[in-house]
Amino acid sequence: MGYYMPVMLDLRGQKVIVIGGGAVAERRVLALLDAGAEVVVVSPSLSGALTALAEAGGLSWMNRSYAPGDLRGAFLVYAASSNDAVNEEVAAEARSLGLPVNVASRAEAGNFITPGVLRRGRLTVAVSTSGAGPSAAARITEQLSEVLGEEYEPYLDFLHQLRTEIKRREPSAEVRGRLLRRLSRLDVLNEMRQGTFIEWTPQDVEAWIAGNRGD
Ligand SMILES: C[C@@]1(CC(=O)O)C2=NC(=C\c3[nH]c(c(CCC(=O)O)c3CC(=O)O)Cc3[nH]c(c(CC(=O)O)c3CCC(=O)O)/C=C3\N/C(=C\2)[C@@H](CCC(=O)O)[C@]3(C)CC(=O)O)/[C@H]1CCC(=O)O
Ligand SMILES: NC(=O)c1ccc[n+]([C@@H]2O[C@H](COP(=O)([O-])OP(=O)(O)OC[C@H]3O[C@@H](n4cnc5c(N)ncnc54)[C@H](O)[C@@H]3O)[C@@H](O)[C@H]2O)c1
Repeated sequence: MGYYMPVMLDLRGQKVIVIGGGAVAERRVLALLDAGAEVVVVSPSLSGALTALAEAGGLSWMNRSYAPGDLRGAFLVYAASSNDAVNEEVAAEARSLGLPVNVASRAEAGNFITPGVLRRGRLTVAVSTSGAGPSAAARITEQLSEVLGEEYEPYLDFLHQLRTEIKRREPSAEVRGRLLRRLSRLDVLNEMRQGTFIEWTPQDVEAWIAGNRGD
């Protein structure tokens, strides 16, 4: 039954159209803006948070009901109105244009669904029950947030910094591979969790690379 394909989309500068301006649309829009999307909301009303964003110029608001043709130029579409028939019409237009569409009122009418999301800096964990139990997805996400603590954010920044340095310095794919494998075995995550981690200086990085290049 797990037929959905998880992907991580780069939405920076991409136009995303959200139909509806209520509680569900608000969750989608906040996440889309975090991802750098250019958001257009089509809805005769907006939630408080969406109104504030529209007033501040954070999104474009078309203050009316959905009309065929609204999806032109979109990269991604969310049908999140409280009118099920309208959501189905939006899904049909998106499909006719070959656009991916999410339908809040009936998952099967769309071709992608929205997971529960946990973020720790560069770490993103997405949880889906394939639509079987959205509340369960929310609960599992919450449980994971207890296991995956705040230390993952600096840990991934550390890994990113070292990995970038290794790729910049090491011309040999074999040596790079060895260094990157050794990097993942360092005890840094534990040190960060316990608050005993001491920031590596550029000299520490250089010394670690020099000391771990060989077999
Ligand atoms: C995870 C989360 C992400 C998010 O939305 O941000 C999410 N739903 C959340 C909460 C939630 N949803 C619902 C309730 C009310 C209680 C209940 O009914 O259980 C609550 C609880 C609440 O609101 O607190 C009702 C509901 N949800 C859907 C339908 C229609 C259907 O089943 O087809 C109905 C019935 C509507 C009706 O009949 O009126 C459908 C979907 N909900 C999904 C995601 C997608 C599948 C995810 C998966 O794979 O499991 C999918 C398919 C839609 C999509 O892709 O947009 C988010 C947790 C946010 C968090 O972490 O706090
Ligand atoms: N995916 C989820 O997590 C989830 C959770 C709860 C409910 N739902 C479903 O999503 C739908 C929306 O939920 P909500 O809580 O955001 O509802 P809501 O009542 O808070 O908001 C609905 C929004 O749709 C707008 N709207 C109504 N008719 C429209 C039209 N013709 N064109 C454009 N916009 C229109 C309204 O103006 C309003 O802004 C529900 O009807 C339900 O089917 C999904």
